[in-house]
Amino acid sequence: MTRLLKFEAVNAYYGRAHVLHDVSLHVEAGERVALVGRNGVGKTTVVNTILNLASLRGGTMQFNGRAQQGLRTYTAARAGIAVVPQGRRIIANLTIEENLLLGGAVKRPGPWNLASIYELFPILRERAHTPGTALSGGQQQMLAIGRAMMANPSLLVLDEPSEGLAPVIVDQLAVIFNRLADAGTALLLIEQNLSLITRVARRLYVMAKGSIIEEGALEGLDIEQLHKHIVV
Ligand SMILES: Nc1ncnc2c1ncn2[C@@H]1O[C@H](COP(=O)(O)OP(=O)(O)OP(=O)(O)O)[C@@H](O)[C@H]1O
Repeated sequence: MTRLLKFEAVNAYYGRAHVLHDVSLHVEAGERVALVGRNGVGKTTVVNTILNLASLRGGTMQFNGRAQQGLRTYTAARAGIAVVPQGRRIIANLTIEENLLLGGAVKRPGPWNLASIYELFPILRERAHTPGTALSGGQQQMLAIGRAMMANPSLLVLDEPSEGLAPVIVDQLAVIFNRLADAGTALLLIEQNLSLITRVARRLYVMAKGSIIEEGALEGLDIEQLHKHIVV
């Protein structure tokens, strides 16, 4: 198996604030991995370390077997990591289609393009020429996912995609994530929604206070125990 992402004893900081402590984790090609933990434990900082928004000062980060000192969003996408950020960050003065085309700017080869994204999310085709921010929260999340997929990533990192969404929309996200993974994209799903985690992930990491405190297969996991690590 190809190891897409590997953190080994990563320590990451914002200025002098030491947030990640010896974090080791990995995602293989095609894997469905969840990263869970309460608010403020450092989950987003894992994403920020990948994108060089938090500084890596100890340990190593590798992508596709190559050491990385932190990638910018564009270079990360070129290397095959696309991020759906927390809060979606739809660009307000661009239309839905323009937001999607922005995601495709890296032009990696693969099955995802405007036509296949519109097939996955018909609502985006219907509203293609309206501003991205005219969409509902769930539709904006779909746009953020579509925009990330336009880069044909080998790894899709999703930062709390269910946040603020109705359960019926979360159900739809579970179906979509499984479809993307079935088509070969590895997922790193940062989440607190147990129902989404259990429907999508096969393996998970639990974080507390900037460290990984548990790792294992989802199958056979004590869900009650997991719940304790997630509830605020
Ligand atoms: N830009 C920043 N500068 C300084 N400290 C930060 C910054 N961003 C986050 N932190 C701190 O780093 C810690 C981890 O935050 P992080 O956002 O990674 O947590 P999280 O697990 O993703 O939580 P949430 O679910 O609330 O987003 C928190 O204590 C937070 O206050």
